[in-house]
Amino acid sequence: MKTVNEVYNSITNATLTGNGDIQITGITADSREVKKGSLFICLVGAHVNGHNYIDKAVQAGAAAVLVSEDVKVPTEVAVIRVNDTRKAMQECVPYFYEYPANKMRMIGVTGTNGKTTTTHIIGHILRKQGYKVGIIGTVHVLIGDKTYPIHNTTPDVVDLQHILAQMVEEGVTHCVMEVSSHALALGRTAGVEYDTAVFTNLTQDHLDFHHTFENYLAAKCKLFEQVSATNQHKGKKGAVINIDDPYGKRVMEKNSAPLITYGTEGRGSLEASHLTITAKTSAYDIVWDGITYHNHMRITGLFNVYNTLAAVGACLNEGIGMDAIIQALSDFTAVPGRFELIEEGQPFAVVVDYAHTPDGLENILQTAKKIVEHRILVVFGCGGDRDATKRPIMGRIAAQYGDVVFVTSDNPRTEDPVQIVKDVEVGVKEGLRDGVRYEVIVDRAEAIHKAIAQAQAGDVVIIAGKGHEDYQILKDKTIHFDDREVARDALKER
Ligand SMILES: CC(=O)N[C@H]1[C@@H](OP(=O)(O)OP(=O)(O)OC[C@H]2O[C@@H](n3ccc(=O)[nH]c3=O)[C@H](O)[C@@H]2O)O[C@H](CO)[C@@H](O)[C@@H]1O[C@H](C)C(=O)N[C@@H](C)C(=O)N[C@H](CCC(=O)O)C(=O)O
Ligand SMILES: Nc1ncnc2c1ncn2[C@@H]1O[C@H](COP(=O)(O)OP(=O)(O)OP(=O)(O)O)[C@@H](O)[C@H]1O
Ligand SMILES: N[C@H](CCC[C@H](N)C(=O)O)C(=O)O
Ligand SMILES: [Mg+2]
Repeated sequence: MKTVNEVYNSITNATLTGNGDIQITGITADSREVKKGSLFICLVGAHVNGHNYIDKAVQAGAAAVLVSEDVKVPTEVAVIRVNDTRKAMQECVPYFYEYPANKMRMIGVTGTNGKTTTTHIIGHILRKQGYKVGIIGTVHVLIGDKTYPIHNTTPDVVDLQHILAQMVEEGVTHCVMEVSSHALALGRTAGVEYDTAVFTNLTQDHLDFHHTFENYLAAKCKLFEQVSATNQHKGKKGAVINIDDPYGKRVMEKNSAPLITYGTEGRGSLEASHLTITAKTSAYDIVWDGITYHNHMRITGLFNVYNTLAAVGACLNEGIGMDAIIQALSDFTAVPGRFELIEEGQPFAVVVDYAHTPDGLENILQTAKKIVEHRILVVFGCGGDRDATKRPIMGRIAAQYGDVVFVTSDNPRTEDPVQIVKDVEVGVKEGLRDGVRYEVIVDRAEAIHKAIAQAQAGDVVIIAGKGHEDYQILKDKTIHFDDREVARDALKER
């Protein structure tokens, strides 16, 4: 615990009114989470202004508030006033939690696709070395063996620092986290200095938020500017960059930390060669320090070859020997909702996958093409309140690779689902090959049922976009929805 005075002193250009000796028991930027003794930070958000919830926070027991506007509070509540509460939060929250990121090895993974998969592979390898590992990312927060739900891929400063502090308390030695471009642009990782920074790839997504591709790239580069900085609390630093990605070089320009590059096209200090990819496995050779190692894995897809290379690079930077890394990789199985096979004894493959970007969808369909004996049936949609320009592109890709395409809904959020599928359909029509059929079925469960009902022996049914998600976000409510459950039900009905 810290006093109001201590927290106030950690912020530059602030003024304090009220009693600075009060103890602060916790910090939150959400009035609904205020407890007795909390410091409530008022953030001006994209939807509402946190200052409007100050009365609720005071009623719930807030001891102090951090504000940038005039507010009325009882005299016993201390008020820290600043120009920018977000900036002040970035200073005082890591201070309040005593900079937990400085007490663990911090491994950050950024890139459009592959962050979740790569962090899970790195976590698996580290655990096999006996380390206590923490993971933060899209699927959940994992501390040792316990999992906790999460709302963002990279949580905002308060939640992130709180999670990191809990990790330190529970003896975590290595924290592996996804670092989204939103997080880098919004300063959510303030107070975190990474030891190992990984770049997976950069393709189109999130242009609704970044507006231009250059801005998107610049956000990703921040992780590498940051890993290149020095901090007396930190040990060996390093960057791991995909050199086959067209943007790998641009990211490298921003990096001055020791570098490992990886690739499959005859490039990279970690280079995979002699690739074999089957329906359920992948394998390749890799040369390190003049020795050739053979890597055989129980996950498929060229994109997973890249994810494992990224993980190998990160673990080498963490000081783990190549023999131990290869050994650990051999029994890594899967990440929930990433190329997850649904098996009910049917004579065709059903795959639930989280591909929700043009590149992700193309990769998964290319993988399906390699393993399919008959036709590819693809069920997918695009999220509402997200980059709308990716909709026709994904439609075109589905029609280029699929033999039967079902365009459906994927978290329409505040948008009209009918309009979203129409946007996707424009691209489907453009990409349609001879003999390819497509249907627009707004109801996702119906689309999945129909695809599975029509599947024949040797087909591959790809259900893309939601992966591990167990919900569908509609305009006025969020309902339980799990592609895997629906697919199982549909298989049982056949
Ligand atoms: C655009 C964006 O990033 N929004 C984030 C932002 O929400 P916001 O600005 O809308 O907040 P708001 O609802 O206006 O509220 C403003 C303030 O009032 C407070 N409030 C609000 C209501 C109330 O009753 N009491 C109260 O105190 C809120 O806690 C907040 O502090 O702050 C919230 C709390 O930290 C985030 O959860 C939320 O992420 C939303 C859910 C989101 O969808 N973000 C996506 C775009 C995102 O960040 N994605 C990335 C990348 C994913 C990937 O590709 O991997 C991610 O890292 O997740
Ligand atoms: N290295 C990769 N390159 C391209 N596509 C990939 C790669 N790895 C995974 N994918 C595809 O992208 C989907 C999402 O993968 P993953 O969840 O690992 O990415 P992510 O970067 O964490 O995504 P998010 O931005 O939602 O957090 C997978 O289901 C797969 O279809
Ligand atoms: N992290 C991604 C996840 C998208 C998943 C997809 N199911 C959707 O809702 O669009 C995002 O927030 O854009
Ligand atoms: Mg992720």
